[in-house]
Amino acid sequence: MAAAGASVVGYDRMKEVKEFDDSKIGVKGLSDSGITTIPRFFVHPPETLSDVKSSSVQIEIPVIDLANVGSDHHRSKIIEQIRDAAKIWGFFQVINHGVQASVLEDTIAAIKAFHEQPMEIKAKHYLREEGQGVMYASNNDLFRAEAACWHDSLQVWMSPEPPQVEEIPGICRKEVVEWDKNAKKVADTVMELLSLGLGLEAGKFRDLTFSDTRVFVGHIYPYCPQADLTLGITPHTDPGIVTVLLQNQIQGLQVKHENQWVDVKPVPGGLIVNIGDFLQIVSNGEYKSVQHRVLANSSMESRISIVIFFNLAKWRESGKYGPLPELLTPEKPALYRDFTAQEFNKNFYSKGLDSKSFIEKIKL
Ligand SMILES: O=C(O)CCC(=O)C(=O)O
Ligand SMILES: [Fe+2]
Repeated sequence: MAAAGASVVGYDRMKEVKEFDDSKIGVKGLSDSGITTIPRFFVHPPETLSDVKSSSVQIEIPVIDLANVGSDHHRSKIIEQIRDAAKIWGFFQVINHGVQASVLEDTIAAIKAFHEQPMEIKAKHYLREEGQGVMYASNNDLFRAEAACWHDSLQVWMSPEPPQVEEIPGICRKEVVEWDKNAKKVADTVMELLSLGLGLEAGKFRDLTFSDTRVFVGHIYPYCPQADLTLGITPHTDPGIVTVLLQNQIQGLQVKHENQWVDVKPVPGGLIVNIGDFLQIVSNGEYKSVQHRVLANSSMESRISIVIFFNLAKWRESGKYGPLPELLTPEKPALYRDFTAQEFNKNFYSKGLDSKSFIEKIKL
């Protein structure tokens, strides 16, 4: 087996990474070129690769049916299911969420079409400035991570500064805007149910985000000729409140549960929701932000996933944040110290996705 790129003496990793980035071809371009060996900087260290495989356990993340969420009788049952899933798994799928199947299909098809365009067309959008507008690149942490992963992504910062609509690539413009609206509705409902699950006012978590700092990310995981030497996305937790994820039927996502990697089997029409670090902190550890990763894709059909991150928007006047006082009791004291937006953002943007979670740093 090839050694991890980072540790080979005399190998100028940075030079190769930069050449790849400058070429703007992404992993989709590498895959299409017919290579049979992946560049060394994609090879992950043996300790990561030792358990890179489909899960051997037969358990699955909870699937929650949101049909009839408006009726009192069903609602209390659904709140219980969502609360338990968020506490035990930090991940669940929702079905009957009210978004039409054709919208899901059109969104996936549009993102696939973006990534399948000729290199010269995509290259026009290729850049590495996160934080606003539109950014297409391979691996958002390419220069920070220890090893690169086998995916490319189109990021669109939907808010608080909405992109100029013309900035969004024409091939998926309508679908990105439409999906953002639909995913926001689902996230608002889920955040409401999550708030009620902890006995808080319905709008509590939604108000923390104002559903207002949203990043749309359309990933592609093309065929990888050496899928056992790399990953699609390295293990990480998401930083925000909740994430809503739409995927095609090609499997790859895995969730850490009781120290084992569990495959997330695509459910037709389902949407995946997961809890982010910030929600774990404000819920004082009641809800769990759980590690997840994506295996590199060994199937000839590309895996597509579309993620919207619902991040924190509103900071307390003090400029500090931490566990919600409503949730603290003498039996359940604060598990985390307060922190500032600057600390949170600095931690997230200064290192690779694989860096230690912010939660570890502020644990009391
Ligand atoms: O593609 C996936 O299934 C997961 C993507 C992900 O975890 C992320 O973008 O944070
Ligand atoms: Fe993630």
